[in-house]
Amino acid sequence: MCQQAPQGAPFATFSRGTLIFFAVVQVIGLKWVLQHLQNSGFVEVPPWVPFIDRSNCGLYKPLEYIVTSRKVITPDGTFPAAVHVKEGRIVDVKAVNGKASQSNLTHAAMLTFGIKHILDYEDLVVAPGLIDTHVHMDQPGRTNWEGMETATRAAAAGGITTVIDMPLNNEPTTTTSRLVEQKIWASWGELMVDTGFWGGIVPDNAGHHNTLQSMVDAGVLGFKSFMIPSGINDFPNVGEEDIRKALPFLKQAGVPYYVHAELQLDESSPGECSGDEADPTQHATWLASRPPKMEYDAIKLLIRLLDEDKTPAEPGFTLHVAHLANADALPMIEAAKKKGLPITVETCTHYLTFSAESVPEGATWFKCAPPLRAKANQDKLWEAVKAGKIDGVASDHSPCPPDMKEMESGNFMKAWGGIAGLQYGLPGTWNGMRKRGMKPEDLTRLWSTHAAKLAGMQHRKGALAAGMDADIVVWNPDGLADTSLEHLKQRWNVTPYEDLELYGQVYATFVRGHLVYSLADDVSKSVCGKTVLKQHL
Ligand SMILES: NC(=O)N[C@H]1NC(=O)NC1=O
Ligand SMILES: [Zn+2]
Ligand SMILES: [Zn+2]
Repeated sequence: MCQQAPQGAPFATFSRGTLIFFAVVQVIGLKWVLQHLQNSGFVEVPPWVPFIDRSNCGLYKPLEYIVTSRKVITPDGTFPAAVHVKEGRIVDVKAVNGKASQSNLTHAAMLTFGIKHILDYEDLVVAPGLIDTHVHMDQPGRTNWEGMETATRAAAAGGITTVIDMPLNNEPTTTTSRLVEQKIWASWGELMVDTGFWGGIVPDNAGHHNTLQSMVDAGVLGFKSFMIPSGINDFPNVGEEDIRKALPFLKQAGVPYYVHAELQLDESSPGECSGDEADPTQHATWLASRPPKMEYDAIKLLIRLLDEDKTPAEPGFTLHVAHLANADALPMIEAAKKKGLPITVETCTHYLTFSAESVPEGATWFKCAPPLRAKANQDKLWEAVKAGKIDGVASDHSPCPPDMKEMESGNFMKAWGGIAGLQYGLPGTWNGMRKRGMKPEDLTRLWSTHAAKLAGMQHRKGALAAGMDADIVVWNPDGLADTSLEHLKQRWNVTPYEDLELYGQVYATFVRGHLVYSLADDVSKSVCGKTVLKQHL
């Protein structure tokens, strides 16, 4: 027999204690939501709402202060200067007397601005925060691989003030406006640094310009495609025809096209061409399965398609070659640039830090695609970086759980392809620069100036100048980065940078004026990052 539901008195089943408990939970929840709104700058919570902390989010509370040092990197050069920060923006950057002693530098800043909160970083470099345009945060859907919270904490500790998230390996992948919205929702309350999103172009949407436009309207900063299987089933690679269909849209919309440029050489799938007998615990086996020609052929095809498409390109469009490993493709890219084609190229920290020869047997945490190549190739990449022939550097941070890295078997052919190194972009790049006589300004050019332009945020981010977001990194070119696992913020303790001796020590990271990381106090407990959507720029 069924029992009739009791009529009337709907609250009779709850005790007074339960009701009070729910009320308290709701108030705490509401406060949490309002505090996040206040911190992220989305909404100014009215002054009459109680219990909301209206000081700066993060480790330093004043809303107006000065950051000063003898080495402030500005668009007009590097000199002793004071950066005036107010409510998340840079009000002004002014030169102060560099020959002065430390107390005089503080004093000079105080006199110049008449502000009492001064953070004097003496001889440390004060530079625009780094922008990592190539990060796989894997959320929603694969938070077990990484996650927005852990990834953006790693970014904060690494001096990175903005990350741009790839449209894969989250599940589902970001290929419609609804899925862009899903990404944005997933980021709520998770971001320690500012975050933008790339959308995905796959065969299904490449020719549907309305879909692509709706994704831009939802906030993506540009698009990403693979020319070879991505390892993620719902993110299939595009072919020549798909690229042809997408290019006119991308050019007219004035947004970048980020391409994983490797092309399969024949009908066999990647990984099968090295022969079954080859030892899968050797990196050489993986390397042999992804020869440099795969990159060369893909880039050659991209340049041809770019040349053939006659749609005029709006400012902001560039065909951006992701993670170049093969230095021999650079002359071709240079020739295309000379011809006036809108093409740019990035390499990654790991190609500049590690070479194929240095990968130990079974060390699958060094596996990435394209693979780490020979030392001689790395030297050429460095020459190109030094000569300004590589536009930018990014991490291509692409972690996964340790079991997928085949840590036990050491099988390179089965392991997930992707290196986790978001936290080490600054030291990984600077260490090699320092050896080669390059300057901190070169790091800023590659990691901030170019990156901001690529993502279309050059009017908001990427430079220390009046009116810009106060995204600042303070770092020591002669200090060693902490590469211990204890200091690692990403989800899993798997990275080839572990315990590596690398110069480039991050002292402090400010995101829109919020001190989100300091060497002394580590990453802030409060969540201060916000989304950077196309419509905000
Ligand atoms: N799906 C994915 O993250 N792939 C990345 N990993 C890697 O090593 N190269 C890539 O393109
Ligand atoms: Zn890629
Ligand atoms: Zn990638």
